[in-house]
Amino acid sequence: MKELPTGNGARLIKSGLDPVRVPFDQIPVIDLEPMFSGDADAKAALAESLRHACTQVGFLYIKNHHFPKEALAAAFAEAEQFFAQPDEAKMKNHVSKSSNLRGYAAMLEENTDPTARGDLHESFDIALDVPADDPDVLAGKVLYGPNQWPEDRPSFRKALESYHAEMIKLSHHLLHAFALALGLEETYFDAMVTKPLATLRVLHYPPQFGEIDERQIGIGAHSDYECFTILAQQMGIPALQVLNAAGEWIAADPMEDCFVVNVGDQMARWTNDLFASTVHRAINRSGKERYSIPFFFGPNYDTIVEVLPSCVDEDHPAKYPPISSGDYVNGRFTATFASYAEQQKDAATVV
Ligand SMILES: O=C(O)CCC(=O)C(=O)O
Ligand SMILES: [Fe+2]
Repeated sequence: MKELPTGNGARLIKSGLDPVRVPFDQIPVIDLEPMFSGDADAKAALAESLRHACTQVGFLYIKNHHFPKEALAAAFAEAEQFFAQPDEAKMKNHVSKSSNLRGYAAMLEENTDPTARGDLHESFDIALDVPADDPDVLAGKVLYGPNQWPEDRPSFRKALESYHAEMIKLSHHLLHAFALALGLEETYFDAMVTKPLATLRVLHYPPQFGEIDERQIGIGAHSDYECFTILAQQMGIPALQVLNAAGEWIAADPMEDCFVVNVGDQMARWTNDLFASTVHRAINRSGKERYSIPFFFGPNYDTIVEVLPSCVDEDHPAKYPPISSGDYVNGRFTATFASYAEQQKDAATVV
């Protein structure tokens, strides 16, 4: 306990940086407009509410994000058409044909929650398009590399590339807000995101009817690996659920003209867990096909993610050793795939 002298006498304050996380029952909505047109006071107010959302919930909606509506609509329309194709067409760009995790993954191929039995979704991943002869690719930094594309779908490529480019812009604005929320200079992270690990994923979840086995849902319980995720959902098709401190699932339903943003594990490490990387899952019981588009944003491969000095004090030493951004994310992917391979092996033995 510390004593804080105030005009009304001393106030007792618990020392330390760990916030008490009250079980939230709502996801806060943050207006991002000040990052585009606001003065210092407006930005400071936004930073304060963002800090509250990140420490207490780890999830938020952003409105007034300036993301072009056409880019959003085109990506959803193209995703829908891509997934409607026969399996053999989609398998032409299967992720196994990429050395950097780009391309298509089929239904049940992923198992986000290692205690579950495969996710009921299919996906297509792209990231920053780095040519095969780039020094970082040649150096074996596997998260850098070229995207793969269906040859006969130029409009799919165009829509996803443009969505990715627009998301990079939005991420820079959001990162400025995160820096302010951490009491840092707005531009603190800028030099670390010049060649960011930034994955765009389009997802298709078929509807689930009747009694549902909790071990096989749209996407099993997990936290995201990167710095933050910006998720687009379609109105009227709810599925996303977020775990609060009481262990209850809180709905994060689509909101008009908003993205859902959540803190990822990298940001939790950076902030010594001051910002919460919150567990979430998706179950599509809407009766309709669901498409969603998460964008996972993290710093350059070689950026050392090391607990920020402002998130450490005498009673709260850094919990995490420094690690490069790429090694961290790659390690998490490898572990997930190992768990999946293990499960396939078990399944094969059972049969
Ligand atoms: O589709 C969603 O609503 C969530 C997707 C998600 O959590 C993920 O891909 O990490
Ligand atoms: Fe996620």
